[in-house]
Amino acid sequence: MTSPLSDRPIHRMNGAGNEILVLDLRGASHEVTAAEARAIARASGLRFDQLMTLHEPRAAGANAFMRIYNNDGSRSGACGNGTRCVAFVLGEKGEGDALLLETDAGPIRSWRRGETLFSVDMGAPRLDWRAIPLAGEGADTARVALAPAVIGAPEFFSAVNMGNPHAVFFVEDPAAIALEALGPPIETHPLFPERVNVSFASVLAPGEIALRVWERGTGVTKACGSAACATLVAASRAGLSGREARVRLPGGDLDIDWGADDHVMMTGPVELEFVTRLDPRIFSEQER
Ligand SMILES: N[C@H](CCC[C@H](N)C(=O)O)C(=O)O
Repeated sequence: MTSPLSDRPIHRMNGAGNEILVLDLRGASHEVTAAEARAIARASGLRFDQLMTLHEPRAAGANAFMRIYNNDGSRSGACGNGTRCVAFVLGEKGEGDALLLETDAGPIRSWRRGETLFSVDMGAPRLDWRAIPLAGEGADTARVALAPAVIGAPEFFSAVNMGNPHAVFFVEDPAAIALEALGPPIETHPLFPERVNVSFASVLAPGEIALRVWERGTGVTKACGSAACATLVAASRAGLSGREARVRLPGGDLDIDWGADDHVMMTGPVELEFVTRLDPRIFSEQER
């Protein structure tokens, strides 16, 4: 049986180093399964941090409905770097410079700022413990104790939901953190019923933050847009920075602005690496 995904064009991109695939399925009425997402992730040259699939919009005026898959086939409500890549692809298709995109976590807007520079309104952070979500009833999300402790991890973190859950640890030097060792036990810690994206950050100056991220469902990535937003919010709540900062990630810089309207605006680059077509044979192999 041919899959509706066979021979579909797919854009391989990166957003500040975050490895993104964009697959436009508008008109195909097909929802990519977790197994299909993993098959694409394993296909030669198509490894991704996030796969963004585009579907028919639900509301009038919206350009597309977006689904977001992690490398392990799980889904996320938000992906800042991927959303900028989607804005680029839709712009190339003539949809304009200002777009309205729908996600499981609500609608978001994007704007082209330059040839390959885009802003995304990531919405208002949600800070109530139930919205993160956290299992620790009534916790003050600005300072949550990581209990039971994870050996080598700081004792406290700040929790922020940006459409997806984030735990932000402030450390002296993010470059010195063993992400591969600390990421998995924190991602799956019993405090996080939906798992969590794990950030290690250091405020270098009030407007400059260094950040490294272990992403839920993906692992170490060179950048994570929603984590950059969550980190700025956490730094600002802790009085470590103002409401604007340049967040420096291993793959590039993101400018984050937590506006007076409570929305977090993220601006950063995208890069188109290549466009290819999905080879139907990648779906016929058994899951290994
Ligand atoms: N890289 C993305 C976030 C992916 C989040 C995902 N790992 C999850 O929440 O499960 C970003 O730029 O915002």
